[in-house]
Amino acid sequence: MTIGKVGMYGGKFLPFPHLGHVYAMIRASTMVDELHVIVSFDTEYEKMLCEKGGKVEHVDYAMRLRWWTQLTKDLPHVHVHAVYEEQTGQLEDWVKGAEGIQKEIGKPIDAVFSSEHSYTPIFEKLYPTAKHVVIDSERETYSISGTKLREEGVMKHWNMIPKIVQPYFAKKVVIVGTESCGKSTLVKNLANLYNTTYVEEFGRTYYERLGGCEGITRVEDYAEIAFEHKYHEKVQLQNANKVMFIDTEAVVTQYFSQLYLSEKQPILDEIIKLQQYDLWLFLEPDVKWVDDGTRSFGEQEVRENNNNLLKEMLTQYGVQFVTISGNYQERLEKAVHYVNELTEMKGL
Ligand SMILES: NC(=O)c1ccc[n+]([C@@H]2O[C@H](COP(=O)([O-])OP(=O)(O)OC[C@H]3O[C@@H](n4cnc5c(N)ncnc54)[C@H](O)[C@@H]3O)[C@@H](O)[C@H]2O)c1
Repeated sequence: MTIGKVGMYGGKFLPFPHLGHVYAMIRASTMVDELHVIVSFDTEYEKMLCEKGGKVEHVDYAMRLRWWTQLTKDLPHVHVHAVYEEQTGQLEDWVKGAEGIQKEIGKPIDAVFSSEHSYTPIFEKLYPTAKHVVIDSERETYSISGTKLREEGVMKHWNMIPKIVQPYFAKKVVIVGTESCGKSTLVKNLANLYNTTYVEEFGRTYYERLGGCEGITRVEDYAEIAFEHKYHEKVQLQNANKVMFIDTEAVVTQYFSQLYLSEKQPILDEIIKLQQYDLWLFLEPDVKWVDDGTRSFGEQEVRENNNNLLKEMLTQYGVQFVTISGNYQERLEKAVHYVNELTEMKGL
């Protein structure tokens, strides 16, 4: 059914365009020759709404515009715009907002789409040439709203978040520790338990490819290791299910530079400043040392000194971590406890 040539679908889409919005946009896009998606913004008002909801931090309108751009990139007849629309609670806001939207679109609007029957009288006045088309007013397809997301948080409604938006909200848990402290196994176990993605320690792969690391590490290795590790984080984050587990990061890479070359790499310092994780788990080396062929620091005294060095470095870089020790069962239980707290999950 074609309603007209030019359609408009607007909203705050706060904190982000959820699947109900995407559904409405796609339905609307099939009914007009060109559809204009308008991200209406008033940052002060939005911050107040997010604070009131209490569960999701405010997301800049530029980010929402970016998400809409991504969501519509394969629909050449759908155009995305951001329009400032002041919200003081007065009817005058609607009038000014509609003027801004019409100016931005720059041609007569034939159809205005929303999911609110209550908007019909006002839209008839604001857009006299347009028909108001109401899509799924009962939210039957996707039972979600921006208010619910702001009040209940994203974790509870993860499956209402578009795939392209999910990485923004996925929690990043990094697991650090010295050699043979059970990191790689814990990372993989956690990823399987939480049915999500993980990132392996790239430095390890790097030296496995070379056939070893003892006596052959070079200054230039460290930047490459850190960059490739970050690249894998970005890739794996795209498919993370609420949380992603990461084995090692740039402070640990810096620690290895200190151990092998007795120097720090300035580039790693820059990466350390930029990286952001939601939870740091530090594994104490109180499980048996296993020589897997790429490891160098096996004696107990050396292990303890290295452990102290890594802890000191993390503290110097301002990292707040929680320590995990004990046997493998205790380690897993402690890690699950912290991850559940972070992701608001129960029952694992
Ligand atoms: N200027 C003002 O004071 C003012 C106030 C409210 C609305 N408006 C206008 O009304 C339009 C909509 O704004 P809004 O604040 O309602 O935006 P919103 O971000 O809350 O919602 C955007 C649209 O998605 C629909 N929707 C929400 N959940 C849905 C779901 N689960 N399934 C399907 N659809 C769903 C809403 O009904 C709305 O049509 C905008 O064009 C805006 O300019 C203006």
